[in-house]
Amino acid sequence: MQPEADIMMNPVSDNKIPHVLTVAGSDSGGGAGIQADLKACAARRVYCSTVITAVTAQNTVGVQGVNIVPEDFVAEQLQSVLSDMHVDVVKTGMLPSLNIVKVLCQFLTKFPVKALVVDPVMKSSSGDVLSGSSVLTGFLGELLPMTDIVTPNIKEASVLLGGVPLKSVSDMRTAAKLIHDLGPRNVLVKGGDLPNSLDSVDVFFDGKEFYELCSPRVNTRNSHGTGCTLASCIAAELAKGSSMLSAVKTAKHFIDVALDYSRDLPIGSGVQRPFDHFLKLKNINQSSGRQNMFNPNDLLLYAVTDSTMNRKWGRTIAEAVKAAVEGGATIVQLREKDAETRDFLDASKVCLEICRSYGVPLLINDRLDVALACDADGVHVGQSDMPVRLARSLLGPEKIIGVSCKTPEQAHQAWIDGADYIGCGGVYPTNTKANNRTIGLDGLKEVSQASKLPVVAIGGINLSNARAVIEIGEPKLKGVAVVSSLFDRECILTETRNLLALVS
Ligand SMILES: Nc1ncnc2c1ncn2[C@@H]1O[C@H](COP(=O)(O)OP(=O)(O)OP(=O)(O)O)[C@@H](O)[C@H]1O
Ligand SMILES: Cc1ncc(CO)c(N)n1
Ligand SMILES: [Mg+2]
Repeated sequence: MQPEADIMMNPVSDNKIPHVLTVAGSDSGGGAGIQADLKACAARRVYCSTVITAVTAQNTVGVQGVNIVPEDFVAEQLQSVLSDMHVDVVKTGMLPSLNIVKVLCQFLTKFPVKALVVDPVMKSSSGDVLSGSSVLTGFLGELLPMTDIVTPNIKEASVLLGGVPLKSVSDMRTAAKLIHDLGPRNVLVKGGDLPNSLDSVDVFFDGKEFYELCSPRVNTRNSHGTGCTLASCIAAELAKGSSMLSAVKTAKHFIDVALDYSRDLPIGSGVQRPFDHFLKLKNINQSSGRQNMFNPNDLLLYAVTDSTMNRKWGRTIAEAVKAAVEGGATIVQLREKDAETRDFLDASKVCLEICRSYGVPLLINDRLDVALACDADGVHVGQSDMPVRLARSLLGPEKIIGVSCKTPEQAHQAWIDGADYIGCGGVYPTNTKANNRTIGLDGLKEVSQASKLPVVAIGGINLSNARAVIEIGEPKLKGVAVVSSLFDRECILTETRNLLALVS
């Protein structure tokens, strides 16, 4: 063990955090350049620092303006980052002047890194010029010989080779070999823009073997920034220690998934639209029913499903849920203790669609994995399930989390841990839950008085006693949760209506 004084004297080292430095241009539209690089690295969980070579005024229509950063100031940024931080991999994008290329090469000689990824950006996806032909000298003379992998698209490959057009995968192979002769250790010729191709094929050449990386072409306008993202992803994987081939494969797969997710993302009026690196943006738009803001009044009539009862009455879980929301249930919890995961997930997706169409939140009992997988509105956990604090960190701030509590202490803890509501009971004796202590109306009252969170009462509540529960008149008590009195009945819809009338 180290003596304490030694530990204090050693500065904290940052060389264990995988770190990519991107040297690239800014895209004001946020889809390509520095912005794509930051998102790609964050999505791959790698730290990313940035040296900005140019600022572009750019959107989904095209590039309206380019302002090149003077090379002295590019040098100043490089000095700031490389003299202080441990950079594993440098990735380059838009290098708009020969002097910037030269400055960069000087710094790379002075501060060697594990790998250099060069995306030889020349034009934007809209066809606007981002770096002129003078830069080519710098690429050929200095940068490419230092490069571990260069990732030209077909047009850039053509320019690097003096103008030979690339029209097929076979041309891409030839080009990869010829570009390899220019100095880089590996070459990836990207086929995203190859005309008349059903697949999106990239050709990788490591100096010995060719690999064709093939994926179905996604029919989308949301592909602006794929090139920058691909190179950043490769850099990120290399920073984590991947081999070159596996970094390239991972990056290609990352693009496939992101493009597939983002195919209709409505951003901008032009055709060069960005995509979503985090696969998150559509969920917010699609939750037409709710915006995931918990409303305590939703606890008024809380329907909790039960697979045994559904089986007994020959219903699917979706049929039961549909009847309950049609009858006026204000929130639904799927509590399927004995379902197979796959079946539960499929049922949850169907129920979610039903609930969303009625604007009713859907929670999943206990199974955070299922809640996350189907993007349910939240979870309900018991005292011996996933701790609320962990559930919150896994689900994020917007999902609803409820927790079962029997005592004021548990209610207090639920509040500290970040729950949204508590379920309190059993109020009356019940068969639904074995060995569950009944706390009675007195217990419910005591917990409701102490709770800082909204409370829903549960346990043996039905048409004959629901009124008594509501009438204890505690402001925090917002409603009743029921299982058997809805789902162990012939007509769920009628029972729900009747109960709603009673508690409203
Ligand atoms: N429509 C698509 N479907 C699937 N993959 C695609 C599609 N478009 C591009 N790709 C993939 O994205 C990566 C980047 O390829 P592309 O040839 O578009 O680069 P680029 O032209 O440099 O990118 P940018 O459009 O950002 O300038 C490649 O792996 C390519 O196969
Ligand atoms: C700043 C910048 N870098 C790279 C590209 C290539 O897509 C772009 N359009 N803009
Ligand atoms: Mg492209």
